[in-house]
Amino acid sequence: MRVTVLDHPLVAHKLTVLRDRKTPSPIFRLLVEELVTLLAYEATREVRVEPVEVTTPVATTTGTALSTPRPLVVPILRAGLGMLEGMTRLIPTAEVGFLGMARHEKTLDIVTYAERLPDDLSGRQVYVLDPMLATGGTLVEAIKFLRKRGAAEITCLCLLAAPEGLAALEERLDDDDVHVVLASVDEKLDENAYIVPGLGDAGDRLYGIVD
Ligand SMILES: O=P(O)(O)OC[C@H]1O[C@H](OP(=O)(O)OP(=O)(O)O)[C@H](O)[C@@H]1O
Ligand SMILES: O=c1cc[nH]c(=O)[nH]1
Ligand SMILES: [Mg+2]
Repeated sequence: MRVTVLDHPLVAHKLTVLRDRKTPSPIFRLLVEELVTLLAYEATREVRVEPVEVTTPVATTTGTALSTPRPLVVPILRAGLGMLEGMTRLIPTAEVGFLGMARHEKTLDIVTYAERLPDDLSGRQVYVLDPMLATGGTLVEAIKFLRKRGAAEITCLCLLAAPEGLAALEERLDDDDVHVVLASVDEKLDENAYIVPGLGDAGDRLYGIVD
């Protein structure tokens, strides 16, 4: 597994406002989008491209185009949906599939309650969006799901991770070559498996509280 943590003052600034408990939902959503666009710039460094001929008003030259099939972007509902706009702003022609997953508050068991993805992901480059990597349970299940469908290269974009979650990914995915791109690795998990200092419940902060 490869881990990239963005080291940039603008990312640090936006993340600080995002963490603030007083930041209201509309600003929170905007900041998530902005942060994701910055993460996506780094996360897509190895996006597949091919040479194309382009004719400018002056001459013909060789340029670069995204290869087909396009990358597949998979937000993990709910909170990952808040990251979709920021990602597709950078790759407007990406395909988008959905995985709905929820972590049980007490047992931390993961339930996959929705899935809308191509049946065959053989050879596809996949970008998974989920703001929080806490115990890692959700991301492990999501990655295993995508691998079973044949996904080739998997890159995960998260805002925050706990060291415990990164260790769980490393252990439970063996030598799976996943790339995780993050804005911050926080200190730890608390007794309820929330990231400390974190930003609270990302889904609730984006969309309000749903029981
Ligand atoms: O690493 P883990 O311990 O699995 O926790 C992380 C998961 O928890 C949050 O989702 P949640 O289950 O709260 O669902 P929501 O997005 O609908 O709020 C978050 O968006 C991740 O998917
Ligand atoms: O801190 C956390 C942990 C899991 N899910 C969240 O939304 N926040
Ligand atoms: Mg939640």
